[in-house]
Amino acid sequence: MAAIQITNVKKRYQSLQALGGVSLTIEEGEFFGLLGPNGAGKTTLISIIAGLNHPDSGNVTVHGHDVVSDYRAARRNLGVVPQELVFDPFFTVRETLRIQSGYYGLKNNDKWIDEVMENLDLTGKADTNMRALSGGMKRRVLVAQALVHKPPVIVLDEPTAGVDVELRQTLWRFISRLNREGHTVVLTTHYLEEAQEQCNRIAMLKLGQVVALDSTSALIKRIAGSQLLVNLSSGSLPAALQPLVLHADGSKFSLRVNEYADVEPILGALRHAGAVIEDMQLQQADLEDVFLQIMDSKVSASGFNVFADEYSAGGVK
Ligand SMILES: Nc1ncnc2c1ncn2[C@@H]1O[C@H](COP(=O)(O)OP(=O)(O)OP(=O)(O)O)[C@@H](O)[C@H]1O
Repeated sequence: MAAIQITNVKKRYQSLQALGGVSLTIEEGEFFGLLGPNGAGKTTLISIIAGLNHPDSGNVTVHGHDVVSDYRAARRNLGVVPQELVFDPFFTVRETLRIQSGYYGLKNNDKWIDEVMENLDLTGKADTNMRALSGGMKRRVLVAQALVHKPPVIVLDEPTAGVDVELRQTLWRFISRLNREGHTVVLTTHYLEEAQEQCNRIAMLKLGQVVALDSTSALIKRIAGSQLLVNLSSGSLPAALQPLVLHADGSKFSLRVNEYADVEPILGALRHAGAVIEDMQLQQADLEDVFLQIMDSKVSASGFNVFADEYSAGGVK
């Protein structure tokens, strides 16, 4: 059974189509990234998954439970870490987590609450009032709150926005452990390095549509390739290499290479043409390159039509 099944979800705010028919299947045990620029529809989709916002059409299930008609069961399977920090300032951290446990009918949950606090470095603040916590500490409590009922599916909406390195490391250590133990994790973030490191599969949203969906490694390989940067001290680039040029600036050229084996023939062609290399560097593509290429409509119009078509019929490969 899928952890989250999203089927043709549409959502409009007045004249704005925030989601234009999104379909995605997130399997149990995945660490899934949902990426997109500001306004792409990520938070709208997450709030629909969480049952906090209703789609105009289409539906979402969490572990087979419809998030609208079977809300309570869907919610029991789900822990959502929202973007916004909202708290009752009068309770301590431990009280906040006990109250949250109560929403799920969990009475004797202290053992797990202690373990969650320990793993998020919150133990020292257990008896501190929420209002006395720093922003970063409050965010830790938000994460802890989402985990009190040990949900099989954990959704994190920009959990590391504006937080320090220590919390990021603490958070990813704990979330990765939960993922290894079988929990499904869905993450939205603007930190592409973080997504590249954590997620095994990624969907990219643009203007409410899924424009790319693949494993992280396949996305990086399939779209951006790598670049060989060469700076020539004399001679010029032979015509045979022109089709590989991604960028040219005087004697500096950035050439597309798909694998290491492509480098040797390029060097051979340069040598053969009498060009002398002053400086050379092989630059691996990363998720940021892929993201920028996909979000750049010029590229998607000219180069990735097939890619876009593949997903328009339902979004899932
Ligand atoms: N309650 C609302 N009323 C009207 N428009 C809204 C509402 N919520 C979101 N929108 C609009 O819907 C679009 C999608 O917003 P959403 O917050 O889902 O995007 P996002 O991908 O999460 O962006 P960000 O990365 O900035 O968090 C945006 O254009 C936003 O302005």
